[in-house]
Amino acid sequence: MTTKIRFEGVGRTFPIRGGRERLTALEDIDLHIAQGEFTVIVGPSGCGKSTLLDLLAGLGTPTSGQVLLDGEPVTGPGVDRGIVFQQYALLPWRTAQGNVEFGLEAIGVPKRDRAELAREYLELVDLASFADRHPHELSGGMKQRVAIARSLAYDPGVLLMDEPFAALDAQTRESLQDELRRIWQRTGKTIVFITHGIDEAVYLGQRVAVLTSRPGRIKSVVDIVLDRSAAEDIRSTPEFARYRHEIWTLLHDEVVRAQELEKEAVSA
Ligand SMILES: Nc1ncnc2c1ncn2[C@@H]1O[C@H](COP(=O)(O)OP(=O)(O)OP(=O)(O)O)[C@@H](O)[C@H]1O
Repeated sequence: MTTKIRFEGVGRTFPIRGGRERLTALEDIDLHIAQGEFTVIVGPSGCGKSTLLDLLAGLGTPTSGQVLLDGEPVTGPGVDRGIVFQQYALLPWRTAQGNVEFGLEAIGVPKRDRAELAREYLELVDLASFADRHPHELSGGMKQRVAIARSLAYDPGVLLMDEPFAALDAQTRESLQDELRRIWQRTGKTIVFITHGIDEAVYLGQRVAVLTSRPGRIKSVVDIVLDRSAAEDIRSTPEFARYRHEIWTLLHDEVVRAQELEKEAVSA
């Protein structure tokens, strides 16, 4: 498989205390992601997960090392990467269809093609019959489906997702997880997905990268191999529980360390 994304010795610091000091958010990140792979990133709060995704999205630049996409350094945002955030970020005055078309307008897709493409992607996320509804008429899960359709409509090779299901109730979250896996299998996108949920990570990921507490480094990368056809409820199988426990154990020490860091920061 060809390598799509490479983090090579990536570090990111931010100026703090009026620029007199710098906070190290990420340190020495080496991570290779293959074309079409589904990678999940987990780590304690504040360990730099969003920072890592921002670097890949081109919304920030590394202070050391480099981020390569198809062998080229990332220098800014681009339509080769779609992003889905926790908040839906839909335009309230536009319908579902209009929101999906919006991204296509921005890249200059002709009007007649926009409508057709938007319909196609609303169908992919099972929302064809809600195309003319406005965001306030849609549930949280539906809004996030529209956001996914919007990001996919301009056909980026890479889909970046920053806790996209965190604000949803458990049932909706599980159905969107299924939907996302189906979309991934159907489209072959390279997906990088951030979550706090260990179950979500094991369920979705082909690989789960666990970060240390700040400064975020790669603590471990766990390959998830599950026979998904073996059980109707894969989450209740012993294999699933084993992966869950493995990742929980990797995270546990880091979460304790992150909490200590937080206490130190508050009392400093
Ligand atoms: N623009 C910025 N300026 C200063 N510090 C920043 C900036 N962006 C992020 N940070 C700091 O960098 C660290 C990593 O932040 P980041 O949001 O990437 O973590 P995270 O793992 O995504 O957190 P969470 O799990 O809580 O969403 C945090 O300490 C954060 O306060």
